[in-house]
Amino acid sequence: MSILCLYDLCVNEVGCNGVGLEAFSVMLKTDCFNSRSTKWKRHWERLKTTWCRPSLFRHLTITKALLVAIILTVISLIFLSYHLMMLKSTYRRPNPPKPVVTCHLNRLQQSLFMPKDHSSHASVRIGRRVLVLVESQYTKLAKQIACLLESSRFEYKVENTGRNLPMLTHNDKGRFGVIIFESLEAYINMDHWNRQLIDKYCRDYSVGMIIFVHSVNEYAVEKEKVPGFPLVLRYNMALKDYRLNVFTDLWRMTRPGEIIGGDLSEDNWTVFEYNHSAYEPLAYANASPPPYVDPGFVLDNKTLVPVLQDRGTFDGIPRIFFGNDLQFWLHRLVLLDALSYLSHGKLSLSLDRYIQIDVDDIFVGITGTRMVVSDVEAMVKAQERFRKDVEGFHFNLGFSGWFYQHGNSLENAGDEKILEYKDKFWWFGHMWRHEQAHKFSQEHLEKSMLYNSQFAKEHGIQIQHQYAVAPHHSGVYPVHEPLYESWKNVWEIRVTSTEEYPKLYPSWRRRGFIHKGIMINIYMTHLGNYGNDRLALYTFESIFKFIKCWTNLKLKQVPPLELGIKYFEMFPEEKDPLWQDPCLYKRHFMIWSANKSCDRLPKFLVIGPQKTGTTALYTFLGMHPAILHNFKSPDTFEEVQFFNGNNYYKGLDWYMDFFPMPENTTSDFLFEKSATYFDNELVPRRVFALLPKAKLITILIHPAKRAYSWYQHQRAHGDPVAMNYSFLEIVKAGDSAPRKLRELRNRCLIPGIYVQHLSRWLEHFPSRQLFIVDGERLKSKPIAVMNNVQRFLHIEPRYNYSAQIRFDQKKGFYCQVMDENKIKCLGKSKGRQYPPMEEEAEDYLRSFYRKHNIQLSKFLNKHNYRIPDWLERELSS
Ligand SMILES: Nc1ncnc2c1ncn2[C@@H]1O[C@H](COP(=O)(O)OS(=O)(=O)O)[C@@H](OP(=O)(O)O)[C@H]1O
Repeated sequence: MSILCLYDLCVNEVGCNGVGLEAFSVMLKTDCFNSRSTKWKRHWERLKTTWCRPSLFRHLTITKALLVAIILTVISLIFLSYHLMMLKSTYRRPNPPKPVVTCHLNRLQQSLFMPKDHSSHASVRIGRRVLVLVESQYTKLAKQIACLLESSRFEYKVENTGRNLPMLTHNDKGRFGVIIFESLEAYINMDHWNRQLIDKYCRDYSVGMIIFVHSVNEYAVEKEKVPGFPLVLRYNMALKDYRLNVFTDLWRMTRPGEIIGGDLSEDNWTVFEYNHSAYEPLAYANASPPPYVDPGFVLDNKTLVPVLQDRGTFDGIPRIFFGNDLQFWLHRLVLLDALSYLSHGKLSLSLDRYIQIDVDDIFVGITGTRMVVSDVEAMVKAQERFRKDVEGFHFNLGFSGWFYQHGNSLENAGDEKILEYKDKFWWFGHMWRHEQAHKFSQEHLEKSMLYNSQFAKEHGIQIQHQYAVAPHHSGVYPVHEPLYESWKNVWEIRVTSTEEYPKLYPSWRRRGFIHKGIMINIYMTHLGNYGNDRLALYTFESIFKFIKCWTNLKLKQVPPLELGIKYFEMFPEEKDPLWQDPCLYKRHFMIWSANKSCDRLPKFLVIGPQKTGTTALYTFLGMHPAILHNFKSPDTFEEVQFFNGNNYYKGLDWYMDFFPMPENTTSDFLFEKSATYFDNELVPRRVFALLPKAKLITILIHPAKRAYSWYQHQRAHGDPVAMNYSFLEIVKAGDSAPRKLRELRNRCLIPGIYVQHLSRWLEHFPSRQLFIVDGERLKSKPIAVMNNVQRFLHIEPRYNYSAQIRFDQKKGFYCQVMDENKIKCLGKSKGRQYPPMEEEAEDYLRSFYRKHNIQLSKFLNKHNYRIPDWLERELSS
């Protein structure tokens, strides 16, 4: 009431300004003060005489006017939004679009064109990889080719035609199943040596070429002969009525027999004319008048050939020429069949395709966008139609029960309708209130899921596929461990999906992974496209029809759990996750718990190898006030050993828990050392994915000494093989030796092939991020080494090690100065006492490592590293 009175008072002030004071006074009295005491009336009179003085009028009028305007605006906004809502709920949407794709061939005619099987014995000699030779990696076509190969999960290598060719063979096997040339010009103009090499490779290993032919830019050049081939190119053609040649053996995934009627979108097609029996058309088209024609232009009414096959009878190399790029959609299908055909089936994809359509967020959504009864009925009918193309098809519905009956009356009826038809669909659990998982504790998440479970029970919804989806994909990737635990505890979830791994874009690079026994797949759409505009129904129906007309693909559906299992059977290489720093990608950061911080990740790593002095370096680094090391792991000799072995599967949270939160995130340096990282094949890629900016430090000593120290280490730990065999017996063990002995030999010798491991690290990291410590100098001149390490790490101010490290006669090594009278050396497992290496073993190892050491010195020179003293001595002896 008091607020109302104040408003009235303000209105009265406007009145004071001469717009009818009397009328407003009356209103005020009636509305606000009528029932009040005379005390109030007297007060009012006083106010009126003071406030309505002419000098005050001008000043107060603006304030009053503003207030009135605000009040009126608020009232009209409320009024408008109410009416808009009402309008929206009664608004009839225009009729949704109907798919227009229609096949020209009936089922019987279609059955005449059965998919060809390209597999033959020739595929045994080639790899499942494609070599793509381009003039530049950045052209549109080069990217389109890469995108198609990546989405098909074909391995490929892109090389510039100007450069040397990569190794084409390995162990008498061709490494590449098909060679793609991004342009005919690049092939024809290749330098003589490379051209000979590639042609010979194709003949020797029965490998085919795919060549794209581009029209020349000058319109004056209409025709051109291909040098060395009985082939003529006609440039810059406009085409219409594109159709495939039904009488070739190429069509596997592509179904011929249809026609793309009318003009094709581009007018720069190249068509092929030939005079040799090696050639066979793969597609036909007719000429269409170009947009600008000269007077006297006569349209060629011959049948033209925009895709041509060279069966290889001309010069022994099968080829397929494309007269346009992959912008034309049908060429993508043709390219996949060309890959299959030319690789003798090595690069073929299965014709069985599994589909799952999740309709996420059932019952969720703001009023006006939710499903009404007719939407639900349309969905049921669409599902029945889809079953004609996809055996046993079901929409997979994810629900958040709290939102049930939270729409307007029509939408609430829609909610009821869905439940009436509940048994027609598959269902999966979502969050009760559509919560973003990363914001909540396990306790909250479990409660939310239990509410949803309860809702399902009360409404008879069957949830049986051990599948769930997280709202906004939150918590799936980047991983929020409580979500995974809650899923397992409440729903026994074993499979989920996200489009965030490894990143949202580009979409063709999205992949799955397995974490803590839950399989993560990729597919997902949203309710809005069913409830509101029905775009999804239209899209999927069009896709299904299109697939039926133009391909031999068989669409199938299996329950989500089965699909998850199938997915990882098809792509086993995807099982292992590749953790990335969530702070490096905005979208990931948004769906990562606010309690976590990327400042708890190391800025540098000491990567090993084992027995080179890594513990001494770790200890000296830890003395620096600005350097913080990991908490020691009780399980793996104090090292974290995250990037190798099974710890990696424990996830990012597990790793970050090994680090303290730095007090100053810019000047403090977190680090860890795990000597096992250096020679593990998986580690460089994993480290780069998570810590692309990290600096790396490795230590190299003579590999023979390293091997011997490692052998002594194994003996000290009671390794039974090391206890039973001498060092010489181990290093000289042949391939017929017992398996355990061979395994120990490998673990002993392989880390010392330094060049192999360093090359792997530099495949991922730039050399400026890797520092190589000479391990002999670390022993003899640790103060100088530590100064260099500080310089490499850019740590300021420098720590003065000269007063902090001192040589200890008894230990025979440098140790940490604790105070004037006390020093602390490394434990007895570092700097062990053992007899010198036998001369025979030393000679054997020096010759074993010789060629690797030569390569190492070349590698170090190439990357501008200093050659360690021990290597220089070794190579000059
Ligand atoms: N200051 C200092 N104190 C003690 N030991 C030192 C030092 N500097 C280098 N070294 C050499 O380090 C060798 C052990 O290497 P690592 O620490 O890398 O071993 S491990 O892989 O972590 O087990 C160890 O090997 P062994 O002599 O065979 O025991 C030492 O030679």
